[in-house]
Formats: sequence, structure tokens, C-alpha cells
Amino acid sequence: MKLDLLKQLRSENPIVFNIANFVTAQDVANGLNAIGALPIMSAEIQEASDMVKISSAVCLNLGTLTALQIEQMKVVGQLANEQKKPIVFDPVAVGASSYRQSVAEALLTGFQVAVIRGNAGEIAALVGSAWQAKGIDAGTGTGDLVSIAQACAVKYHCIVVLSGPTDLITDGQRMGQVNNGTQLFQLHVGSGDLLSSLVAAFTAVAPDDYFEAAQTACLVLAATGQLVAKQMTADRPGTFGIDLQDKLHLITVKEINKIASVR
Ligand SMILES: Nc1ncnc2c1ncn2[C@@H]1O[C@H](COP(=O)(O)OP(=O)(O)OP(=O)(O)O)[C@@H](O)[C@H]1O
Ligand SMILES: Cc1ncsc1CCO
Ligand SMILES: [Mg+2]
Repeated sequence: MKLDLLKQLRSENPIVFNIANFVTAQDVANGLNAIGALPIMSAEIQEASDMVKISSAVCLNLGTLTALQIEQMKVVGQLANEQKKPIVFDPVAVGASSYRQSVAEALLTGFQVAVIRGNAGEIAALVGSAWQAKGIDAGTGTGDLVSIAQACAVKYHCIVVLSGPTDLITDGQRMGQVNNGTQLFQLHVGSGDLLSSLVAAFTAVAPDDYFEAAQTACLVLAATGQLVAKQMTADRPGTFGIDLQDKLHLITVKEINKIASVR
């Protein structure tokens, strides 16, 4: 685990270009800013080239896809590959519609992503594994999550982060785990969107090791949420979101190391 990447991120302030969903764009921008990265959101295909050029990483979020946005993602994905900028792909609710499923597959074969970050339902859908996802939520299933994550990493030749109570990080062979977190993440819409963009921020400062980047991002977010939850006397999803943003700015490597539960 390379928590020094957090210090590096805070000194380099990488620009992360997000094609975000309209539900959580502001939370994602604020979360990135709080940790020390510089967010930029753009929905215009004509500036795709300039956006990729100024950015150190790209995060593509399928949450509120439109035909126009899919075209933008295709162009941005190819430009990012050409310019060797890492791409993180968030297949929000990919199992919820066959349209979303075919779009995700087309995008993932049209360019190479560095990391796919999704919950159990989403990663299972990408590999056609039986699972009862519930819209944007992970839902339930009986499949083995380690095997599902590994199959997805092999299928798309990338790192896969399968998030949940335990985050699994894999390249198909190596397997990492982050056990930190809090159930409050599930009460706050967009925790996963933020994680995907934080993974992008960490890939920007670890171009040689996206596995480490992804695992470190998982640990930083999960540990931050855990510390925030510990201070709360009742489950308050709104307060959690605000306090999480503050704590992302304040948290130290020392604090994270104290509670880190990783493998
Ligand atoms: N029950 C839980 N206990 C601990 N941490 C959790 C739990 N559920 C989710 N998390 C954490 O929440 C964060 C987001 O992961 P999650 O799998 O909920 O994403 P998601 O389903 O895509 O969320 P969203 O749709 O709200 O964006 C991760 O850091 C993960 O570790
Ligand atoms: C609620 C919701 N619907 C589409 S995207 C989104 C935010 C979580 O990704
Ligand atoms: Mg999600």
C-alpha cells in the first residue's frame, strides 16, 4: 500500500477530467478538490481534445448517459489512449437496461481503460454473471465476488475495483482488499461516483502502477468515511456527505495508517 501517493497527489494537484452524471457532479467535484486534485467537468465534444490535453486522468461515468454523451465518451476515450492518459470507467447501473449494457460493452471495446470501478451488481453484469442488482445499488447474488472481479479484469485487460463492504482490487491475478468503510456510504448517493473519480486522481500520480493507485484510493475514501462515522451519534446521510468532504481535506497519512485494514 502506497499511502505516499496521497502526499504526492496533494503536492502535484493533478487535473481530473470527468464526464460526470448530473446527479452527483458537484459532490464529485468537491470531493476531488478536497483531497487535493483539480476537477474539471465538460459535456462538449468540440473541446474534448483540449480537455484531455490539460488533464492527467479521465473518469467516464455512465450514470445519466445520453446518445450525445456516448459519442463524447468515444472520442475522449480514444484521445486519452493516444495521449496516454489513464481512464477510469464507472458502469453505473449497467445491468438495469440492455441499452446501457450494450453501450458499456461498445465503449470498453472502443478504447482501453486503466480501471473499471463498480459495485458487485455492475461488475457481475459486465461479465454476464447472474446477479440481482437494484438500479444503482449492488443488490444481491450468490456468485463469488473474487472470481467475478477477476473475470472482468481479464475480459477488459484492466484493473477492476469491485466496491462494497469489502473493496476488491484486481488485475486478474493480483488481488487486494480494503476492509475499511461504513454503512453510511450506502445512505449517501454518489459514494461510488466519488470513489471512481478518486481512483482517477490516484492513477494520475501513479502512472506505472494502476493497481496500487486503485487500492490506495479505496483505502483513503473508506478510511475517511469510517473516521467520520465514528464521530456521529446517529445515521445522518446529509451530514455524512458534508463531513466526508471536510475530512477528505483534513485526513493525514498517519490517521489512515492507524485504522487501515487491507490485504
Ligand atoms: N456496507 C458497507 N460498509 C463499508 N463500506 C461500504 C459499504 N458499502 C459501500 N461502502 C463503501 O462505499 C464506497 C462506494 O462504494 P459502493 O459500492 O457503495 O458504490 P456504488 O454502489 O457505486 O455507490 P453510488 O451508486 O452511491 O455511487 C466505497 O468506498 C465502499 O468501500
Ligand atoms: C441516482 C442516480 N441515477 C443515475 S446516476 C445516479 C447517481 C449514482 O451514481
Ligand atoms: Mg455507482
